Amino acid sequence: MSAPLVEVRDVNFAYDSRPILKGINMSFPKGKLIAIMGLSGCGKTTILRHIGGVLKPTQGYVKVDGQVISELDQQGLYAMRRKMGMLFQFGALFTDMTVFDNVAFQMREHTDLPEEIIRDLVMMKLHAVGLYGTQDLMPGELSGGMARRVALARTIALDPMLIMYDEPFAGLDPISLTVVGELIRKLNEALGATSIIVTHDVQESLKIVDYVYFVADGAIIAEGSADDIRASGEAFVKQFVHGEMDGPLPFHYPGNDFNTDLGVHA
Ligand SMILES: Nc1ncnc2c1ncn2[C@@H]1O[C@H](COP(=O)(O)OP(=O)(O)OP(=O)(O)O)[C@@H](O)[C@H]1O
Repeated sequence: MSAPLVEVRDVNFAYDSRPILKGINMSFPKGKLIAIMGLSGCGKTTILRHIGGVLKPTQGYVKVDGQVISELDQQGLYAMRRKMGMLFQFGALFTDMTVFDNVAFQMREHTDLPEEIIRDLVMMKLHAVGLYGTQDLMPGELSGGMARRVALARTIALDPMLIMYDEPFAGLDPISLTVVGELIRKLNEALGATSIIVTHDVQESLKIVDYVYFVADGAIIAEGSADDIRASGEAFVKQFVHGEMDGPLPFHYPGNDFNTDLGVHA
């Protein structure tokens, strides 16, 4: 088997003295679509930031395409980031630019390609997300789902080998959600890329991913295929996947006892 495109080995990370990641091990094989799931604040985005080289582990390492990210110099990191596409929460478009210019932005910033080639490439990317014909519209004229697809087209503008999505489903209606999910899968295949999705949208991502890492409080508590996760007996995962109120995740914020505060004595 060939080496994975991304390897996260024994990564620990702390903000000041507060541990955020606690011995994370993950492997992202080439061509696969993998989700990192977990509740808000469990450390998902922090893992992506390590892969993108924005944060350095306190212990352990992250390798992308055979190179230890934290050992790259500025130029090496820049070259590496050009091979990564990142769609961050809500993937805001530049509101004062047309759809065309939004998608062309990266190509103009990072390449010396002539304008007629950029034009063809932008049209190909828009076609890939099903939005050929929208190039002259302004972002304000798009629905939320369409805007997210333009953001996808922009993310793949430079044909990245690795695509990272942070909450790509946030704020979408159920139909757009499915469209965006299918598109993430299709683009990964069409580009021969490797994709990582950070999400707490379990149902949508289980439909499209090859593998899932389940993170709670900075550590992996479950991993496996979508079917493994659906069938997991782990109480935390069950509660998360089936959206149950009762389970190891408390519904109540850990504060004073409600009855005591009300002066009610059982
Ligand atoms: N710059 C920072 N300084 C200190 N603590 C931070 C900083 N950024 C994030 N944290 C803390 O690190 C923890 C993990 O954050 P992270 O953003 O990785 O979580 P997440 O799982 O991606 O959550 P969400 O789904 O809400 O984005 C959180 O408790 C957060 O408060």
